[in-house]
Amino acid sequence: MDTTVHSSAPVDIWHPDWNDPFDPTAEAGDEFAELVDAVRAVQEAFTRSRTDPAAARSIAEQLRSVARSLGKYEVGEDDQIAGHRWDLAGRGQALAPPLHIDEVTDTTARGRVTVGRFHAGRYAMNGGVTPLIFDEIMARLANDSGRAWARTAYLTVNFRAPAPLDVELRVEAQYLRRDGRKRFMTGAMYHGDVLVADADGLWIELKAEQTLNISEGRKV
Ligand SMILES: CCCCCCCCCC(=O)SCCNC(=O)CCNC(=O)[C@H](O)C(C)(C)COP(=O)(O)OP(=O)(O)OC[C@H]1O[C@@H](n2cnc3c(N)ncnc32)[C@H](O)[C@@H]1OP(=O)(O)O
Repeated sequence: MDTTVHSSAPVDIWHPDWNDPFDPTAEAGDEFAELVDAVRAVQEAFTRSRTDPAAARSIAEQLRSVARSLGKYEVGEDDQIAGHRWDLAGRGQALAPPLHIDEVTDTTARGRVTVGRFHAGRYAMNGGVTPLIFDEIMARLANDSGRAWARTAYLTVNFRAPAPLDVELRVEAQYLRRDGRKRFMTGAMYHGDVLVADADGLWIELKAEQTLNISEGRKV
């Protein structure tokens, strides 16, 4: 069975003004996209599998070998490609649901996402995955159009209907209003005409001293 359920064409949207020193144009090749697709395929195939002990041991060793191969290319967080490829679904972050953001305007964003069993709860999208999708599209909108960097303060998700697997879902976000440093956003996810989830969230514009790489205690 072909378990590469997440592949689809990259879209031509990336964002250079999110305090991101990474230059995605330098990494615009298809090879990294193929690597992310391969990692996603492993995640999906693993989730769908029921291995016997010998197979589990053997495949674990092969995957450790892959991890050692990738380890030779380890770089700092600002220089890694995963999470910085704005043109790819889920920014090339293999854990992230592969959300394709098709359009971002001053006040709206829309995209689409298809998840497989890797992101499933039971026969439907896992309830923790839905907020990941909303956070991604709503944060992208909150931080778009040259706005100063803002982080999520809260994100409330209402689950209206089970979100099916292996079919494309539409995701929308709207920038409602601004109040000082606060940016209020809403989101909605649809399967066809059925609303499967909606969200409201608050993003707060960071003060200069808050734009730190907190892991390393330095300014980004
Ligand atoms: C390479 C670049 C990539 C960039 C990607 C960025 C997007 C990523 C989106 C994310 O997912 S961020 C990760 C998840 N979020 C966080 O980790 C944020 C953790 N929280 C914080 O860092 C601080 O709480 C935060 C910066 C959000 C706010 O702290 P502040 O000290 O600046 O807020 P302050 O206490 O001054 O409050 C400012 C206003 O917001 C209000 N406020 C703050 N938190 C609130 C809350 N949770 N609910 C409601 N209101 C809130 C607060 O009442 C106040 O309202 P007023 O101005 O009307 O007085």
